[in-house]
Amino acid sequence: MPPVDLIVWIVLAVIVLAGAVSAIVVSRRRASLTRSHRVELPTSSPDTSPVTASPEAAPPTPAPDVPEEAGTRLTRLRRRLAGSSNVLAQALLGIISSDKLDADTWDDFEATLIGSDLGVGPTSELVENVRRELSIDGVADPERARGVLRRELIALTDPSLDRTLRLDAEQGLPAVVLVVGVNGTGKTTTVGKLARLLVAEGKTVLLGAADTFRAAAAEQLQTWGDRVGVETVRGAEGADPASVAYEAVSAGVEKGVDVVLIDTAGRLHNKSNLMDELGKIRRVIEKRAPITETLLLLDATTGQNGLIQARVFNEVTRVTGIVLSKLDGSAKGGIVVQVQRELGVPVKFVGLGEGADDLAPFTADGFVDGLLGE
Ligand SMILES: Nc1nc2c(ncn2[C@@H]2O[C@H](COP(=O)(O)OP(=O)(O)OP(=O)(O)O)[C@@H](O)[C@H]2O)c(=O)[nH]1
Repeated sequence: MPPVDLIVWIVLAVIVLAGAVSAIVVSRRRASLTRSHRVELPTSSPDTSPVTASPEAAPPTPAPDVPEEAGTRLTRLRRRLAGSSNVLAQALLGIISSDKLDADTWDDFEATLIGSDLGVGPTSELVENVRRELSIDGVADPERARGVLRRELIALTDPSLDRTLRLDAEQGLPAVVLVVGVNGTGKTTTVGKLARLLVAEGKTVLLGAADTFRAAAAEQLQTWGDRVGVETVRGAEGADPASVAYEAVSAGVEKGVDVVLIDTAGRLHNKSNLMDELGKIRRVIEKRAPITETLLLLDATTGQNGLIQARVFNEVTRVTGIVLSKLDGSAKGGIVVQVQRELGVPVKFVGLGEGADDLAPFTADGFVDGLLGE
C-alpha cells in the first residue's frame, strides 16, 4: 500500500495538470474567438474598411453638363414668356377686340401700354397706328386686332437691328465679351448662361471673374464654369478687377480659346468712379486683345430706374448690346422698345428664369409672339 501522502501528492498533481490543460484549451478558444471578431470588424466598419480607399470605389468625376441648344431653348422660353406676360397680352387684346372702339377704349389701351414700360413716345405711335387701322371698319374682330397689334409691335421692336453677339476677333486672338451693369441685375448668372450657350455652339470659352467686390461672385462664376467644363480665372477678394481681367484675357490668348467672357462688379458709387473703373478694365484688356462686345445687363423688373442706370453706363462705356434679365414674371416687356430707342443699342439676349439654360437670343418676332401668346 502506498503511503497516504504519496496518494495525496498524486491527486494534487492530477488536479494541477487538469487545470493547466483546461486553461490552455480555454485560452486558445478565446484567442480564436477574438481573432474571428477582428476579422469581421474591419469589413463591417465603414471607418476602417480599406475598400473605401480603393480607386474602384472613388466617386466618379461628374461629367460636364450638356447645355441646351439655342433653337430648342427659344421654343421653350417663348412658352414661358407667353405665360408671364399673358396679363399684358390679354389686356391689350381684350380692349381692342371690344364691340365699341371709343375714346375710353383707346385711353385704356394707352394706359396699359404705358404700364408695360413701353414709354410715352412708342406708346403714342402704337396707339395711333393701331387706332387708324382698326377704326377703318370699326368692327370688333379679335383675329384682325391681334394681327394689327402683332405687326405694329414687331415694327416698334425693330427687326432690322443686328442682334448677333460680336465675336469677330482678330486673327489668333480670342473674342472678348465684357459684361457690365448694376449689382444684382444678373451679370454673373448671365456670364454663366452665356458660356453654356457658346459651349453648346461648339466654342471654347474662358471666364474672367473681375467682380472682386463680392467674394461669392468669383465662387459663383467658377461653379458655372465647372458645370460646363470651362476654366475660370479669378483673383483674391478685393483684388484690382482690371488685373484679373488682364490675367483672364492673357490666359485666353495663351490657351487659344475662342471667347473670353469677363464678369465685372460695376458698383454705381458715382459716375466718375464707375468711369474710372470700367475705363481701366477696358484699357488693360485691350493691351492683350480688342473687346469685341460690351453687354449691359438690365433687370426688366426695375422699369424707369433701370433705364436711368442704362443711360449712365452707356455714357461711361461703349455698350454694344443689351441683355434684359428677369423678363419672366414681368409684365413689363415694353422696356425692350424703350431701352433700344433711348440708347440706340439692340437687345441681344433675354433672361427668362434662374435655370442654367434660361437665356435666349432675342428676336423681334419671337418676342412679340411670346407677348401675344402665339
Ligand atoms: N427670375 C430670374 N432671375 C434671374 C435672372 N437672371 C438672374 N437672376 C437672379 O438674379 C439674382 C442676381 O444675379 P447675379 O448674377 O448674382 O447678379 P450680379 O449682377 O452678378 O450681382 P453682383 O455680383 O452683386 O453685381 C440671382 O438670384 C439670379 O438667380 C432671370 O432671367 N430671371
